[in-house]
Amino acid sequence: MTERLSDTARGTLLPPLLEAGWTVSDDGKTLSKTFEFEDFPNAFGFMTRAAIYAEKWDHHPDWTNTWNKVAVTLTTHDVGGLSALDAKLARKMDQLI
Ligand SMILES: C[C@H](O)[C@H](O)[C@H]1CNC2=NC(N)=NC(=O)C2=N1
Repeated sequence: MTERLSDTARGTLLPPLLEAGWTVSDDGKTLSKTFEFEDFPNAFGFMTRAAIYAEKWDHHPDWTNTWNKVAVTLTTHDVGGLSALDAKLARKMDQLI
């Protein structure tokens, strides 16, 4: 069962993501980052690669694509906040650029 991140887990999992350019919403419930690519094909290719993991892990981003930019927001809808899956998918997205 997916659970919301504990304060301890937040203290461990979030700092590296903040370093990598992710931001946490004021209510602490979402992680966001905008990825910028050379052009649309590269942006959409990133989304395609990330979508494979999202589907594999049954954990899907809220995202928009505008030409070469992909604005990503991650949250775990089932728990109404951040879970380890959000940190996992965020780390994976950073590896897929
Ligand atoms: C039934 C539920 O929709 C599924 O377990 C998955 C699908 N993808 C999901 N993605 C995200 N971001 N949060 C969820 O809670 C979630 N739930």
